[in-house]
Amino acid sequence: MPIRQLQISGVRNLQPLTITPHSGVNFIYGENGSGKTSILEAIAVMAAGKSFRTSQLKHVMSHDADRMELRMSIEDLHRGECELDSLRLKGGDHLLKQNGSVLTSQAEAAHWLPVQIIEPNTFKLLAGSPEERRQFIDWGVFHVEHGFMDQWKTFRKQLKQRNAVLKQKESEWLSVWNAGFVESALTIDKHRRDYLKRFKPEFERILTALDPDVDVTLAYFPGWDKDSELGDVLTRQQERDLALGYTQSGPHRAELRIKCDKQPAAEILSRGQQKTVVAALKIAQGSLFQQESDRRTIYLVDDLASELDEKHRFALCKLLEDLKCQVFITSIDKDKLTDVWQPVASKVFHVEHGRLTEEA
Ligand SMILES: Nc1ncnc2c1ncn2[C@@H]1O[C@H](COP(=O)(O)OP(=O)(O)OP(=O)(O)O)[C@@H](O)[C@H]1O
Repeated sequence: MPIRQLQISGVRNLQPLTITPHSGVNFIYGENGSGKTSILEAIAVMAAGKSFRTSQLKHVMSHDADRMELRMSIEDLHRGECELDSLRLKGGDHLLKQNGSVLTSQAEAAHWLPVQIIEPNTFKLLAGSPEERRQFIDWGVFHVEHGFMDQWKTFRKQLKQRNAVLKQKESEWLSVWNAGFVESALTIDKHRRDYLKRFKPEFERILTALDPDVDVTLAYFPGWDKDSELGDVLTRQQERDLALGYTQSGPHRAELRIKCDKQPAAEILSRGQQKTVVAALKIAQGSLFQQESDRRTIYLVDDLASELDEKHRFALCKLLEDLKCQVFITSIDKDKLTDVWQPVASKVFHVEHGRLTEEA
């Protein structure tokens, strides 16, 4: 599933560039501020329609550009070949195309680009909000269950309508809305449960390979009292929901609880250990995706040397190698990039003041 060709223009400090990345590992090195992360960011924007560094895409567009253009040629053994084009104008207009035809949904581009990101913000997954961990589970479900996005949209619509009824205090209509809400909530819940059942053993395997001394458990909380039926919970909480004007329970409140000795892992583990757990989550997710879809994940790995020590970097790179997937990995120091890899099929790129060159 590699990116065969990548064209970027109008992104941060980067000079317009066209590269033909390796289908294996792509090492990108350069000084602080040279533009390494911006290359990963451009790929992430194409895959997810958002950046991992800022919530506002206008910050990704070069100060002196009036447009940001991203183009990728993708080759997928199962899906065939595809050209994705994304054009964003300074005013905010966005045009996304696949093989020249306009796409109305970012999800379609995302299906072509199963991208996993490991960068400093990713390492906050453990300590961050439950929403981040919900999104983590949903990435796994989305990339395997193609109907999931529509089911998720249906659920969001049901939730919005139920909340509108709650805000209007129209309690006589609630039982009508509850039926649809429960039905779509249980569909989402089932997908997540099934996914985590398959995910857990893979996560344990990867975590052991990264660091056998770190022991954590994953527990799924569906977003309501797990010993009760959701319909009963809604009835029980109706008065409070009406007072608050929103629905307190449901899949929008689900949580992946990551624990160590029955305590939240973020409270117990060292920062380095937390990073190891997050890396294991990310690698296990990509690995499971590959097993279940027979497609390849694309890994964007930023500045690993400043996040993990050599032993853990070595273990992580070995796992990525075993996945035989396409990797874009950055570092300030060329030696720190390559020293933890076995001889591997790769290309090396150097970035200097936003200009990218491929090394022979
Ligand atoms: N919108 C923008 N337009 C132009 N330049 C920008 C914009 N936003 C950021 N920059 C500059 O672009 C560069 C972006 O650097 P980037 O974060 O990609 O570098 P890096 O090589 O990953 O650095 P580090 O090693 O410090 O993480 C910085 O020099 C920054 O000042």
